[in-house]
Amino acid sequence: MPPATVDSAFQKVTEGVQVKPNPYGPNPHDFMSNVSRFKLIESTLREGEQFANAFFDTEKKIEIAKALDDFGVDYIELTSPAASEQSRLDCEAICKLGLKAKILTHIRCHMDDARIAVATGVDGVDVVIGTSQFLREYSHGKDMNYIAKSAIEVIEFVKSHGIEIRFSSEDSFRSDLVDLLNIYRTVDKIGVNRVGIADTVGCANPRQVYDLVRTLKSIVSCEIECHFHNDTGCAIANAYTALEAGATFIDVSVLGIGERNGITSLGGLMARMIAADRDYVLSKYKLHKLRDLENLVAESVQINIPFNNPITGFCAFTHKAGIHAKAILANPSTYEILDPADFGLTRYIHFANRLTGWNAIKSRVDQLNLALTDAQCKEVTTKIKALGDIRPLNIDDVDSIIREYHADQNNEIAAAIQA
Ligand SMILES: CC(=O)SCCNC(=O)CCNC(=O)[C@H](O)C(C)(C)COP(=O)(O)OP(=O)(O)OC[C@H]1O[C@@H](n2cnc3c(N)ncnc32)[C@H](O)[C@@H]1OP(=O)(O)O
Ligand SMILES: O=C(O)CCC(=O)C(=O)O
Ligand SMILES: [Zn+2]
Repeated sequence: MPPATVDSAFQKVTEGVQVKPNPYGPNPHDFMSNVSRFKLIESTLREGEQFANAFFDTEKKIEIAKALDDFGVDYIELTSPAASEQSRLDCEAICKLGLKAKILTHIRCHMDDARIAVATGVDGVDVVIGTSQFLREYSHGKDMNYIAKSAIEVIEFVKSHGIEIRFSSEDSFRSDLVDLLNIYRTVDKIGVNRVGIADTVGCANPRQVYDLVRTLKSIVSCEIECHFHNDTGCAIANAYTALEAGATFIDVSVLGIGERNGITSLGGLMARMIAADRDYVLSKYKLHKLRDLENLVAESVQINIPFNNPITGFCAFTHKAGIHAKAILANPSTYEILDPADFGLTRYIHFANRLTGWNAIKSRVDQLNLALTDAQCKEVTTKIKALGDIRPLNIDDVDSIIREYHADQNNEIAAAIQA
């Protein structure tokens, strides 16, 4: 029998066995997809600093930058050194750390900012300028000709310093498509490393993202980066769709922090991507460091990890209803698309409630090392549910009911023997 070949879009198999496609992975026939080749531009120290609560002093920025680097992000994007003198000094300090991740800074499309940026020692500069009518009229007030001219000047200047340059159109999804394609074609011709699409107001949906990235892919030769705000809840889905359409780089921040309600979160994207291509994600990123990284950032900006956060939300791997608990105990894949062990976490069966079932209670009985038959487990479950109808339960309540029931059974047996 010939050995099985394992494509990254396919699940692991034993030799000789028919390979099954991963239904959550990229379509193996979709040659445009970069789902199995994506890279992260981590922007906690740029977009994340724009989060309402954020203030990172130099020490904290360095701690976060090191933690991001350790996690394995490809790029770390920093606040513009034109923002303040301390921002500039911090940018220089992070460049000197000698991290594996490349260091980028993010500037306006302006020579003053570009000069300050290249002097910091960054590996690359991310340039942005608004192209939508809203921003052209009410933000910088410049027309497309001016934008093209200043973009060329800034890009050539940055390139002349031998570092990477990315050009991005802010508010891309509310920009005129012809304007957009013209400016991207112009900057591509003069050799930008990446062009960026930014959903600055979080208005785009996955189909629009797919169409725009696909169209852009057909007219530029450089790589495509995407940046998605989460105002309408599409940031992770849009990021995934962008990769399917041929983008390579996704901007993320820890917990998604950023302007307003933020952008694609690092953890959320990891959850989506590990479902699509586990081998690739595990080979690049130290997922078991995610929880510490999120705690570090959450503490720094004084927020709690939301209960429904992908992966690290307190109940992300907690199974409660009896039907779920039974199946999870038999095979975790029944109700889990992600394996908590991949993130250094464990699953939990929440049995102390009235939605529990006898299978979950039997498993608790086993944990307590008590001997009850299935019929007895069912009977004690009825008692637990009866109390659960009156008030919320805790583990102690359940354990007490089980132990009391167990003792009663033993007493009955002893009495029967004596009689
Ligand atoms: C969508 C995004 O998140 S883009 C990134 C946002 N990041 C930041 O804003 C970084 C932090 N910002 C700052 O520290 C300050 O805004 C600075 C230093 C950049 C500018 O400060 P100020 O000179 O006081 O200007 P202010 O912030 O009031 O207005 C922005 C200025 O930049 C201009 N501008 C805005 N976007 C761009 C752009 N992409 N390219 C060139 N100029 C721009 C505006 O026209 C305005 O210029 P004006 O002085 O002629 O009015
Ligand atoms: O530079 C970019 O691509 C994105 C800038 C930004 O933060 C945004 O447009 O929301
Ligand atoms: Zn943004």
